Amino acid sequence: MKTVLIGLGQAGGKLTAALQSFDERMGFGAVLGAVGVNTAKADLKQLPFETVLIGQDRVNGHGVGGDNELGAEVMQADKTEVLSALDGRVTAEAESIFIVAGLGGGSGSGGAPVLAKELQRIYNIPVYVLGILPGEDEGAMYQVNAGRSLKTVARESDAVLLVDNDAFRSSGESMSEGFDAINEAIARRVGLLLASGEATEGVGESVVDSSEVINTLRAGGIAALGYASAEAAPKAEENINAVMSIVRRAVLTGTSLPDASNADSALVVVAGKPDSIPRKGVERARRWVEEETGSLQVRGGDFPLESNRLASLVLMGGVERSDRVESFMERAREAIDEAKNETREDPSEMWQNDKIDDLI
Ligand SMILES: Nc1nc2c(ncn2[C@@H]2O[C@H](COP(=O)(O)OP(=O)(O)OP(=O)(O)O)[C@@H](O)[C@H]2O)c(=O)[nH]1
Repeated sequence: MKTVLIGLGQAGGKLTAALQSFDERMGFGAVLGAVGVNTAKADLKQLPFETVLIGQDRVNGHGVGGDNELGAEVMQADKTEVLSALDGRVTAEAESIFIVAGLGGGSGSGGAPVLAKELQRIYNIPVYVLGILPGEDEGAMYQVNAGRSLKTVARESDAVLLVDNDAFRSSGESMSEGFDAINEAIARRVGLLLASGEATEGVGESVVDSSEVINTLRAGGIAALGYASAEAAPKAEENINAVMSIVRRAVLTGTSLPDASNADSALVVVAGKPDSIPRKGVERARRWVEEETGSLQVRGGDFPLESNRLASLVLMGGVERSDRVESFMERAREAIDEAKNETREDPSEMWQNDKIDDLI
């Protein structure tokens, strides 16, 4: 799926750079172009693509300090500059636009819903958000920001592909120590998904097409992406169990959003050398995903790739009723209550909202 990426905020910019670099290293050509947008000048300097500094008149290039209402306001005020940077990048070839943002901060979290709404109005290709949920141990402000932003981007975009920082964290590492590794892991998964519809070798009926990614996300709302890989035996019939096992692992332990396997739709992609992918295995795994997700709309297909391994990607659409999303929204609501209690002793402007309101 040929895509233009827009990295908003610090996390969005870094993850976009990782995605673009993965696509280039693998020679996929699914990423057509990338733009970075932020209120903090210093964060933009490190990005290897065109950047747009917004909100200069309000924060003078120093970031919005986690205030996502301000993040939304400055995006609204400066959206024309962001849109002109995209002009010429969103060509006729583009099949989707991905806004990439950390939902816990201020610039990305506030800017994403505003920009998604604007892009939806202008372009007639899907506008997706690749949103990063804050880890459980990040402070109340991050949880509240993410709750409000998530609720709003889910409405304003075609779908939100959600990744939970906690799902990628290695034990013993602090969140910030692990960011580069986390970004690499996310870039691999999302990069393979984008490239899976781009395959040109061995094109046949079973090869997955970009339209299947779009159809899986068509129901809107929140989506999650699972991934797992294993060593491949040379012959397809020797890999039936391996395919079942990597598809199971992708859903049960390798997902971007743990405990989110209740889905409206799903796409099972098996990547590897065409001769090593067993039809029977893919079909069996597809049926298992139907049972596991409770969805009757489970598509399946191959992604021909020169590799001695087999990898599975499972894209699940409409996972918002899953335990994980429920528990995150509960965490955001609790953070708001805690903040309200604190506010009684120490009134602070930061916590004016008494429930998870829409951001815009
Ligand atoms: N996966 C990942 N998450 C990150 C990274 N950097 C920050 N985060 C997460 O993103 C959230 C903070 O968002 P940032 O992108 O730093 O904030 P911002 O959008 O730049 O907004 P302000 O700093 O408030 O102007 C937190 O939940 C962090 O855990 C990163 O490189 N990778």
